Amino acid sequence: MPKKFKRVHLVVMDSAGIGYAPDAGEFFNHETPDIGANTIGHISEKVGLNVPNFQKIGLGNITELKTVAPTDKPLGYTTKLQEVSQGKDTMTGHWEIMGLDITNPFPVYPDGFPEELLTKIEAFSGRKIIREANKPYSGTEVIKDFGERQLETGELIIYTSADPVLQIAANEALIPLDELYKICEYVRKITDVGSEWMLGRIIARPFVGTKADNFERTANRRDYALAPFGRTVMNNLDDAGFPVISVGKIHDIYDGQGINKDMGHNLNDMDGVDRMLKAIALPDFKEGLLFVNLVDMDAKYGHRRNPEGYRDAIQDFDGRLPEIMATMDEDDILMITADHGNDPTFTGTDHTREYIPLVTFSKAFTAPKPLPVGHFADISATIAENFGVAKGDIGESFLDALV
Ligand SMILES: O=P(O)(O)O[C@H]1O[C@H](CO)[C@@H](O)[C@H]1O
Ligand SMILES: [Mn+2]
Ligand SMILES: [Mn+2]
Repeated sequence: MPKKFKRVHLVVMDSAGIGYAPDAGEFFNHETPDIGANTIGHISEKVGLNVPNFQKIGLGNITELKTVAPTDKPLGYTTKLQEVSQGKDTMTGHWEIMGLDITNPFPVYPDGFPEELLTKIEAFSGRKIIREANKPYSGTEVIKDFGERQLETGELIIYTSADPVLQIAANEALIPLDELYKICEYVRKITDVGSEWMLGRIIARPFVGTKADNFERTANRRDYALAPFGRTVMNNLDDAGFPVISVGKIHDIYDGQGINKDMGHNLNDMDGVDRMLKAIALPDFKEGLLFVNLVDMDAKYGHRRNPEGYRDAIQDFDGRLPEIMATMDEDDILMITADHGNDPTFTGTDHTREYIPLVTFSKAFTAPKPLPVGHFADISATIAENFGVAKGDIGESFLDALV
């Protein structure tokens, strides 16, 4: 069968959930279960969301949104998808989208990292670690609280969150990026699968500034994830010789597995869209997968519980949709989705267990309409069927419905 779509452009708006999932009661923000969370819904309801392009494609057909009306003649197929994996972090969400079922959640460290691990990092780096920061912390608060001490003593700021992450904050003026990345790579090595303290992700969190009120994190963040626990549809596409192109954090999240071209890290979400447009225009990208992550919505606004900032970030992306759609070929498909929720109006500062939206667009669509509710991995099952490669461990293709 000929390929239905020559190219798939898949965009993850990091954390843009669309309503709490049926199992939200099993996931928490501090003591509060995630029941009631709705990232896009609450942004629309509480601070207004003006997204004319998303509206025309059919975002308002997925669920009731106060400021995004449903449309009778949507330009695209839309639905929402449920997660089956036991986790609401970025890696779990992305890996499941590509066909994996993560049944054992990655270990988290609500009381901070064990002394033995910290001592090893100190021995490798030759730097002390600030023990008071070693707990779940907001990344902007932790540098406010300990950034000045770091400038005086040269100590490392190591902290975690509700997610399976070990984050190292370091002032670029004091601890050069190279040094920070080397420390992260070392921590990655000693916390790999099978080690005593398996860690989902090590994150380098460089920042600049001279005192508590002017510290600012930079775009030199790097994520060192574990390799996916199994083969994803990206591996299958790569093995079959299709281009698999990544933009932004995607390469880090899959540890490069199944990716054969990387467009680099984003300076911000709009820079991510620029990189995406550059990739769409690559002369040798004739068929295959382009996979983009836009992380600002999550990192800059969701975790910071900043609904206005989050709204503006979605609106900015909405403003770029006409450009993206115009650049697409006749037989390309655009799929826009998320990896978990992070309701900026919810209690706490962590992700929220939510459905993710799926908004699709192709010039080739003849009868777009809402689709039945599905699961995260249906995205990769559809992509796999389209290109005639094996799907992942889970997922049901909805390719037939796209006419
Ligand atoms: O508070 P910051 O440093 O932004 O950390 C956030 O970013 C991490 C990775 O996405 C999450 O685990 C969350 O804690
Ligand atoms: Mn995420
Ligand atoms: Mn996050």
